[in-house]
Amino acid sequence: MSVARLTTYNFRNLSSTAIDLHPNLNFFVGNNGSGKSSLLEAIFFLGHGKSFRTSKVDNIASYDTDNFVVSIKDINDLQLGLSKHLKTGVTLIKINGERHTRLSELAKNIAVQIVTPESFKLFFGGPKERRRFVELGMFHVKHDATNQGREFNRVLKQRNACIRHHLDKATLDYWTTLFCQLSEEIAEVRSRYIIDLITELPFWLSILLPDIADKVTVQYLQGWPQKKKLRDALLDASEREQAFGYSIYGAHRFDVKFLIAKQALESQLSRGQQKLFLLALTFAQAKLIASVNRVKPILLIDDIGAELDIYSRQSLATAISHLDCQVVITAIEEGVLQPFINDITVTNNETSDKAKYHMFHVKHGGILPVNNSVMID
Ligand SMILES: Nc1ncnc2c1ncn2[C@@H]1O[C@H](COP(=O)(O)OP(=O)(O)OP(=O)(O)O)[C@@H](O)[C@H]1O
Repeated sequence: MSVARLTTYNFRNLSSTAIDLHPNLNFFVGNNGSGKSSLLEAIFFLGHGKSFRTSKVDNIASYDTDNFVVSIKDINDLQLGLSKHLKTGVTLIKINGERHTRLSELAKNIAVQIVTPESFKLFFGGPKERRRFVELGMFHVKHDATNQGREFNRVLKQRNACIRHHLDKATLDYWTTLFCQLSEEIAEVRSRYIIDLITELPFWLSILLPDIADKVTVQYLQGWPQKKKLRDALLDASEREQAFGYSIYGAHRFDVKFLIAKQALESQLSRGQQKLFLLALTFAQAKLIASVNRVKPILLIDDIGAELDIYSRQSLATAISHLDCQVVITAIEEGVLQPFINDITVTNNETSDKAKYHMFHVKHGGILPVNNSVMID
């Protein structure tokens, strides 16, 4: 899927808009507070059923309104829509006009990844974001693992309840057997996915961070001590589990660690370099998602100029030109985008008669196309 038209209604400060996006590259330029991130948030909301910057959905509807709508149409006229009514709490999901109840149905049709100026701090700051990142990729690449993941979450909940309520040993044993079996199956699929990701990564690092590309190692931590069977690890930890009241080992506790010369990456790289590393990883994942051919990924990059000097932006422009994705970029100033625009002009000669990108100005929530794009009220 690549978004041909995006429509929003009552979304943050955005005026009700319908904008036509370019299948590859789109730039949104505007001052602080103009609505650029809100626009990315709208696209992200459709892909994930939630915001990347708040867990409070009420904050998203424009002030003094009680519902909002985001919908998109792709180049094949596939239509996806999501609306939320704040008073009733009802979320309406529509695919080609038909009502659906599961957000995952929507997510099957659209793969949205985002990098914001805060992303790298969250990503390298703790396992939660890293887990989210890998799970998003697996959802789109290893489709069979989705049901397994759902079943795992159900079993994990049951096992945690057994621990918390000190249920009898036979009941805990029953859930532990299922829990171990599913954990091991998921860890296996996940490790294969992470190997694919690591295999893809050097190409992007060679463009974005050539000086460190060959010094990076990646460790996959499965969620329990590597050399132990999960059941044995849980047995050894049973007292601690009773004290904590939840499963302290299992597939849900996995992590991925990035090292440079055997040291944690975040202790070795500058902020700009960490951002480039996360972009390389995001591009590697986008490439994997695109390769399974179900959906073409959509990549959102908020405030592309933040932390990046002109050389880094030039490398980023080169990397983007190798992607088979729809990319939506925001910036505070048009000058920041020059390397990206130059790069397209050089690499896309064969389509010289067509628009190579769409550029929009964002002002007080209004979105105006600058060139080769159409705005419809
Ligand atoms: N629910 C809402 N209804 C109306 N306006 C809102 C709502 N929530 C936030 N805003 C306002 O929307 C404006 C746009 O915010 P947004 O984060 O999209 O700006 P931005 O262009 O990304 O800015 P920056 O460059 O500073 O990141 C802000 O002025 C904000 O106060």
